[in-house]
This record gives sequence, structure tokens and C-alpha cells, in this order.
Amino acid sequence: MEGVDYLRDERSKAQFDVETMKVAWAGSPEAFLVCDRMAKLVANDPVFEKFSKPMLGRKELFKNTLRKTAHAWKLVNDLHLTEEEAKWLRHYIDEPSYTDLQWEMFVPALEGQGTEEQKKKWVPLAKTMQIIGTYAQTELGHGSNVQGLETTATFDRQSDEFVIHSPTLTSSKWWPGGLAKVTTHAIVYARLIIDGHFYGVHGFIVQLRSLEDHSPLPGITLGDIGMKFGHGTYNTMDNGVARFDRVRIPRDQMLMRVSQVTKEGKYMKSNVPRQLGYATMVSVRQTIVSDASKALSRAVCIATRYSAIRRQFGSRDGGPETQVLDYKTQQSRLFPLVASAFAFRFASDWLKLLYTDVKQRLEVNDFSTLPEVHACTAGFKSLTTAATAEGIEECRKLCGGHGYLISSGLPELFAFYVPACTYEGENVVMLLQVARFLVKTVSDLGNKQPVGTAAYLGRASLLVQKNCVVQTAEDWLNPIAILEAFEARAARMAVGCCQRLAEFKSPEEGFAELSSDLAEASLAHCQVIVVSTFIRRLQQDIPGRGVKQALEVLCNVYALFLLHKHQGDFLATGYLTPKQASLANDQLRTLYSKVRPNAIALVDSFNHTDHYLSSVLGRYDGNVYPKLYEAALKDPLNDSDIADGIHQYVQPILKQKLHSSKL
Ligand SMILES: CCCCC/C=C/C(=O)SCCNC(=O)CCNC(=O)[C@H](O)C(C)(C)COP(=O)(O)OP(=O)(O)OC[C@H]1O[C@@H](n2cnc3c(N)ncnc32)[C@H](O)[C@@H]1OP(=O)(O)O
Ligand SMILES: Cc1cc2nc3c(=O)[nH]c(=O)nc-3n(C[C@H](O)[C@H](O)[C@H](O)COP(=O)(O)OP(=O)(O)OC[C@H]3O[C@@H](n4cnc5c(N)ncnc54)[C@H](O)[C@@H]3O)c2cc1C
Repeated sequence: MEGVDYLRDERSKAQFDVETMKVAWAGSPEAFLVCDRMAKLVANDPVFEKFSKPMLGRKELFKNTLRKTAHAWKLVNDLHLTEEEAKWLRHYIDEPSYTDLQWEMFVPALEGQGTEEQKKKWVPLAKTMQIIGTYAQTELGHGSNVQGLETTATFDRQSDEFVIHSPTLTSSKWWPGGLAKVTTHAIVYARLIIDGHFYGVHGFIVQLRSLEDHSPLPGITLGDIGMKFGHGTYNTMDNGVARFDRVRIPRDQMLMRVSQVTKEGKYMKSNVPRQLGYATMVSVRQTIVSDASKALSRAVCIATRYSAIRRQFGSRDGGPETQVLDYKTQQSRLFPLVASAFAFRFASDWLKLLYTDVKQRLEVNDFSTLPEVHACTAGFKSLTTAATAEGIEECRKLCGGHGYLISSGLPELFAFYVPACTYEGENVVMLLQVARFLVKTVSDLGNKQPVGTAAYLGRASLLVQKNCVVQTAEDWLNPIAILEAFEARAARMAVGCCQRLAEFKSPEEGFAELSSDLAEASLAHCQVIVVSTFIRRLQQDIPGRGVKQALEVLCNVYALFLLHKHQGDFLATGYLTPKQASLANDQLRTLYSKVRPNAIALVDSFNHTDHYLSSVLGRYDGNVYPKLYEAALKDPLNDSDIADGIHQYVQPILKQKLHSSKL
């Protein structure tokens, strides 16, 4: 049998309806149709070809992406694509470019932090691409500590302008995507100074380049920050550096939803919290959770298909060898990642609803849920990106040696993905934000009943006393047992940290000293929410033959895999006995056997095109070996039998006359 037959055979074993599962994965029939149409539009257009990318030099890579982006914009206009369709089109083109910043950060920053008047002026210009913008917050010296930014925006009452200035080397803006060569505008974050007084960091709309000839405007120095990790991925993007030498902008270019500066130089706070200045980051963190499920689904799709084709050992009497997918070790590394992709998918759908709700509340100045939304977006961002980055690397290893080839698609995916652990809030820094929320919630338990995602902490006094009642491996299939275990472990970790915090001289000293434990408690809290979201999703109506059952298995795999991975926490907090932890692991093994017949169908449900996967190992048709061979032959080194440099550098060595002593 060939790879093609193996996958055909696997598909025939599926116990659920793949077409309906595709809809469950996409979120709705409408969402499925949009994704499917955009994925095919990209896959069938030769301009979006990706296979030559690894061979291109930096300048060619960059120009190639500019060409693709221009073509995509033409399609958006010619085909009258909606914003949602255009978003998916960009997603399937699969190359970091300035448009990511334009649509994911510049436009949301204008919309979220601008006044009605500012929005009216700037948003249409941005949405029609008459101006191209980026989000210039991070500096050479500070990224995580936004309040530590050094760029200044000094109000000049005489001219009714702000003077944007980079006073030090470390105040140079550093990292913003598209800044180096493309963007005409940026939201520059700077410390506001009026009459020598500092008023904190605010966003300012700054024009960077001439709209006539694209040259940097006077007083502005722009450049690229250099090559990044992984050749053909983030190097398509011109992450940039910017320095400002007393650049003047009109007063009405400070984003003034949160606070205003009057003509007279009076600083006026609106009745909205200053954290709304961080709203763009909340919006993007929410998108990043959804991106995590997509990136992980890509990696597991490649590794699962290849594991069904790859055979090693176990041949008896010349019969076929064992599919590596049948090894329990392969399953125990791969299936939790398949389950995680689904868990993150449903978590991101839920987070989107939470975010939409907070946006509606903010419109009417209801800020009550902002701390919870901030904690959820920050925590989920950290949890999902860390697990996805690790997961992609695990998938590379699951593909053995071939996983290390660029043609497997996995090295490039990894290089493209890993910065997600750092950008939009470094992951540990984000967990510490969740910790602040947890500590506040637990400390306030006597006065305030927590709601929403923290509601379980209202039962903390019960959860710290109760013990797990599981007696058999089957008991671990009960969602109530699973959820209570996660809640009890998280509550005990949070309460334990709070008790120890009280032993320090000040809360700040305690927080700093216990920060590792607090980060772990935060992760445990986020896992409660992801697991409960998966469980709640299954309580909804899920149509299609066997779809709900297949998802139930994955939900249990996700939860019990986490329980096994973190069993130290579950045991140390005293909720579980070693016997109960061991029963959970027994159940996990049984669940892997239930995933096995559905494995290929599950990854087919992601509906990924071969173009999107860009992986010889993950091809839908399974024709791996011939195509791997073909891809290798396309390497420029195979253009001729005798490569450049052989005559010059190798032959002289071969032909050298050696003294007898060296022989
Ligand atoms: C997909 C597109 C491509 C993406 C390309 C990448 C782009 C980027 O990376 S853009 C740059 C992103 N930068 C960051 O994410 C910086 C991370 N740092 C921060 O977000 C913040 O500085 C901080 C949260 C780490 C700390 O903020 P700070 O001002 O120092 O405030 P405090 O810690 O004192 O917190 C004050 C108070 O505000 C709460 N809070 C913080 N952030 C938010 C928020 N976004 N929304 C709501 N509330 C927030 C914080 O929890 C504190 O609350 P209390 O504990 O109640 O005081
Ligand atoms: C590919 C990419 C694209 C980016 N695009 C943009 C962009 O478009 N616009 C923009 O403005 N920025 C952008 N950034 C910058 C990015 O947002 C920052 O790099 C990020 O916020 C992390 O900040 P930092 O680099 O200062 O890390 P640091 O904060 O210096 O992190 C270094 C280490 O210190 C630790 N640390 C820091 N503070 C604490 C603390 N309080 N407690 C415990 N540990 C701590 C961290 O955990 C980490 O291990 C981009 C970055 C990358 C990699």
C-alpha cells in the first residue's frame, strides 16, 4: 500500500460525519462557507504560491509580500469582499505583513481610543488604505512596562501642537510591524507633558511619511530592526525602528477618548478608566487565542496524517510494519494536541462573546467587567500561545527526521508562531496580571461574591476542604468530577498564595517573592475556564452523526491530559490521592484508543488546504514519499551535479600532495 491508500483506508474508519464536524470547528455554517471560500481563493491563485519562499533573500522576501498584499487588496475591491472575508483572505495568504498591523491594531486603536470626531476623520482613511498605520508602543528599552516608555509628547500652547520627541537611544520605537518601510502613519505611545508635568502614557496619531513620495517626514528617522528568527517567516515583515526629533503634530491628533487636552493646555480625564488606553491590546489578545487554535490545528494535521503513513518496526513474516500512529507513545504525545486545538477553538469562540459583551458595555460606560475580561484575555493569550508553541515543536519531533525539513512545513510554522509568546504581552507578564486579579478576588471574598469566570472562587472555602470522590477510571468521564478537580486545585493554589502573601511585610514584596507560584496559580485558573468552556460547549445542541461523541472524547482527553501533566499540583494541594491520579491516567489510555479510528477524520475537519499547510508530510492525498523526493530535487543545490565552489575549494583538498608523515 502507498500513503494514498493508507489515508483512504483511515478515512473509511471515521465514526462521525466529517462535513458536520467541519461546521462545528468553523463555528457556524456561515463561518464555514466564508473560510472555505477564502481558503480556496488563495490556494487557487498562483500569486499566493509559497513554496519558493525559503529560497528568497530578505529583500526579495519583503518585495514578494508587498506584491501579494497588493494583489489581495485588489481582490478585496474587485470581488467586493466583506471585512470578515478580507480577514480570512489575509489569514490564508499566511505571510506576516504590514496589513496585520493596519487591521488588527491601527484601525482598532483609532476605533477604541478615538473620539467620535477622530473616528470620523481617520477610520475611513485607514479602512480604504489611503493611509497605512502601525502601532508604535514598544521601545528599545521598554516593552512590557508601558508606563516606563520614554518617548515624550510635550504640549505647545502657542502653536496648539504636541512635540513628539525621542530623548534617548532607549526611547527609539523598536518592533512595530510595517514601520521600517511601509507605514505612512503610526499610533505613537508617548508620555504626555504639559507645563513640565507628566500625565502618563497616551496614544498620538503621527504621520511618518510623505503621501506623495513615501519619504520619511522631516525629523523622523526610520529603519528596519534586522533579520528575525526563522528565515522565510517574520522576515517578510519590516519590523522597524523610529526616532523623533521634535516632530510637531496638531493637538487633535492625541487619541482623546480616555482623556483630553484643551487648547488652554488643561488635562481633562473622562469618566472612563485609564486602562481603556490598553483596549487595543485586549482586542488583539483575544484574536491571538483564535490564532493559536489555527496554528496548532495546522501542526497536528501534518503530524497526524504523516503518522498514519509512516511505518517503523513490527513487521512479521515480511508483512507491513506498524503505522507509527499506532504506538501508544505517539498517541499520548499527539492526541492531547489534537484535543487542545479543539479546546482553544471553543475557548476563543467564548472569549469573542465575552469581548463583544464588554465592548457593548464600554459604549455605555459600564466598566464593571473590564478587569475580568483583561484577566481572561491576558491569561488565555499566555496559556494558548505557550501550549501551541510547544505543540508545534512536538509535532516536528513526531514526524522524525523529515519534520526537520522545510518541506514538512513545521520549522517555518514554528518560527512564525513562537513570537506570539512574547508579543502582545510577554506570557509570564500576562500570567502575573491574572494573578493580580486572583489575589484581589480571593482577598475580597468576605465582602464580594465573585461572578463570571471567578464564580467558583466563591466556593473556595468548600473547595479547600472537599476531597475527590472518584473510585474508578470510568468516574473520570463525569464532567462534574473533572470540573470539580480543576476548580479545587485552582482554588487551593490561589488561596494558598494569598495566605502566604499575608506573611510578607508588604503585598508588593510578597507578590514579587511568590511570583512563580502566583503564575502557576494563574495558569490553573485559566485551565478551569478552558475546561469548563469545552464542557459547556458540549451541553449545546451539536448535530451530525457521531460529532458530539467524538468531541466528548476530545474534551475528556484535554482535561485528563492536563490533569496528568500537572498531577504534582493536584496531589500537592491534597484534592486527589495518588490512586485517583493513576485512575485518570488509565482512563486517558482508554480514550486514546477511542480517538485512534477518528484521528485522520478529526484533522480533516479543520478543512485545511494543501496550500495553507504547505507541507509535503501533511498532504491531503497522503502521497508523501514521491512528493518529498520531488521537493528535494527542486533545491537550488540540485541544479547541477557539480555545485559552485567544488572546483575552487574541494578539489584542491582532494588533489593536495600529502607528505608521507601526514598519511
Ligand atoms: C496579530 C497582530 C500582530 C501582533 C504584533 C504585535 C504587536 C505588539 O506586540 S504591540 C505591543 C504590545 N505590548 C504589550 O502587550 C505590553 C504589555 N504590557 C501591558 O499590557 C501593561 O503594561 C501591563 C498590563 C503589563 C502593566 O500595566 P501598568 O500600566 O504598569 O499597570 P499596572 O500593572 O499598574 O496595572 C494597572 C491596573 O490596570 C490593569 N490593566 C492592565 N492592563 C489592562 C488592560 N489591558 N485592560 C484592563 N485593565 C488592565 C491591571 O490589571 C491593574 O489593575 P489593578 O490590579 O486593579 O490595579
Ligand atoms: C514579532 C514581534 C512583533 C512585534 N510587533 C510589535 C508592534 O507591532 N508594536 C509594538 O509596539 N511592539 C511590538 N512587538 C514588541 C512586543 O510587544 C514586546 O517585545 C513584548 O511586549 C515584550 O516586551 P519586552 O520585549 O520588553 O520583553 P521584557 O519585558 O524585557 O521581557 C524579558 C523577560 O523579562 C521578564 N519580565 C519582564 N517584566 C517582568 C515582571 N514584571 N515580572 C517578571 N518577569 C518579568 C519576561 O517574563 C521575560 O522573560 C513585537 C515583538 C515581536 C517579537
